[in-house]
Amino acid sequence: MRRLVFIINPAAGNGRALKKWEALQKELTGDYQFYLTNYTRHAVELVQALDPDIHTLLIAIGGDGTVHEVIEGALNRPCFAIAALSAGSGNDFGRTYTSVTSKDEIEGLLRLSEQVPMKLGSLQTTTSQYVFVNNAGFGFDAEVVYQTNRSLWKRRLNHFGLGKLAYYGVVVKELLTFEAATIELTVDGQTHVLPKAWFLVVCNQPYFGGGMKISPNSNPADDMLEVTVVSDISRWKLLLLFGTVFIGWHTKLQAVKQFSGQSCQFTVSRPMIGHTDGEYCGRLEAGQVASAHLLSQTWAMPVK
Ligand SMILES: Nc1ncnc2c1ncn2[C@@H]1O[C@H](COP(=O)(O)OP(=O)(O)OP(=O)(O)O)[C@@H](O)[C@H]1O
Repeated sequence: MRRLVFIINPAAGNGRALKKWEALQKELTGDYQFYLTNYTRHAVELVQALDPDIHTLLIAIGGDGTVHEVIEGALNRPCFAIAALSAGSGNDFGRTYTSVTSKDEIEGLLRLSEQVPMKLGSLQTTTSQYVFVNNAGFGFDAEVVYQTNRSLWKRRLNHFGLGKLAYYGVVVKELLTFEAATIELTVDGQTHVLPKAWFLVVCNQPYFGGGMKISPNSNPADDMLEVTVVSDISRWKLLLLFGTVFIGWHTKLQAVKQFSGQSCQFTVSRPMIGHTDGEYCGRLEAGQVASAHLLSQTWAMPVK
């Protein structure tokens, strides 16, 4: 039987993760350990401090940022298997990878010994290297996430459970003011010049932005990454495009270009904000090269 460890981000989902944990804890009967995160990247440190030789089921309670940190901490620790109890605002991880909702499901995973290796991506900029479990992107969507998280309105509205309103406000503001750029993208040696690009996202799994199936062909168990670029589209059509993503029609639009390959490099003609798994990862300056590929290291996913 595996050791059971919970990593909980009490701030995720505007406190929803903590509430879910408190409810679950009342039901738990067997042995387990749990840790609450206090700050960004604390989950990475907590996982790295665990004895790597004990077979462990790690349950990350939070949103995609929390699962991302738990997986990053578990790299090079093949005895650790990771699942999520989704409690954030986006929760794209749980749409593709193993997630649990109840004590019974957790006990089921504890009894099972099967786990499968999962690939994750690496994003390299001129200054830093990042990993991503779901996706990494630059442009409009990253700008929206960045502006929302910095917004005073988000904090104020969160008190009333209305944090999403701040997000929609930023979407409208960015729709009106965002300046598209030319992206030069090379995928497996083939170069594409994409003028008036709004954003580029490199995907390891289909979902981004909280349930938008932007990259239907992405599969984290294969050796490929998919790159989606949205370019040459009017501001209001872009809004409509976000609506069609939920039903998968966006792939038929001329403005949506999709590429598949083992690695890619790209440059932008004006600075663009970036994210990995929805967390800010710096700014790509005009002319600087960023690249992405799959890592040879894997993390282990328990199978239900
Ligand atoms: N105690 C804490 N207080 C505030 N932030 C924390 C704390 N612990 C971890 N974090 C950070 O919170 C961020 C968001 O976490 P996560 O994505 O899991 O939640 P979320 O509610 O889904 O947020 P998002 O709005 O990004 O989707 C992560 O970057 C994580 O490092």
